[in-house]
Amino acid sequence: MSSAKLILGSSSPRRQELLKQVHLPFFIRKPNIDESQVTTQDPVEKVKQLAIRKSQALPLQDEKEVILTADTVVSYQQQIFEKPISKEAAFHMISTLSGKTHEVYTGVMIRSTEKERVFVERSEVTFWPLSREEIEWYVTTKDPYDKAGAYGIQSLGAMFVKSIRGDYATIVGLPISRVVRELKGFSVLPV
Ligand SMILES: Cc1cn([C@H]2C[C@H](O)[C@@H](COP(=O)(O)OP(=O)(O)OP(=O)(O)O)O2)c(=O)[nH]c1=O
Repeated sequence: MSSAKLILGSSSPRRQELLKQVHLPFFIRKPNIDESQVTTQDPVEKVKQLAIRKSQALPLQDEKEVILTADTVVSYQQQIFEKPISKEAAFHMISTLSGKTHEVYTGVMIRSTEKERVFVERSEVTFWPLSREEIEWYVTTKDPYDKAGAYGIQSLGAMFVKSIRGDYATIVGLPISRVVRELKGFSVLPV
């Protein structure tokens, strides 16, 4: 029996869904950080540093707590795409990714009073070649704006995806199978 208490340090509804999917009970605490302070252009470093900062923004309240935080970015040819700040930015991101293969990186930090783990998972996504009209229409929907790379593979953006390589959940924002395995080391188990 686990006496550990899992805290998801995230406001992402997708991360909550993925934990529910594997029957991990959790509480939510939302980190408030200034993401612009992490300026590295290396996607692995970026998601690692952001997951760490989100974790550090949430103090551990007792020795039973285990805090889980994550960050996701899209990367294509030395460019990092986070959440688009405008319709134009979303249009630019999807146009750049059209017909090409890009990477999605999710960094994760798990932390208790006793120990911590930080790791990064990577998946590849190939988009079909998209028409200008298709992209113009997509950016008028709500789908792109709260998601790295301006698309949701689990929502409307699914229609752009020709193939993926790696864990689907890494693209959605939390590599859940790896997370389950790592959480065992913190005595957090599915119930
Ligand atoms: C590529 C891709 C990203 N995303 C999402 C996952 C993340 O929620 C989001 C990237 O932003 P993040 O900054 O990683 O996370 P967040 O701001 O949504 O939540 P928090 O910092 O509170 O944990 O993009 C999808 O939902 N589907 C996709 O296909």
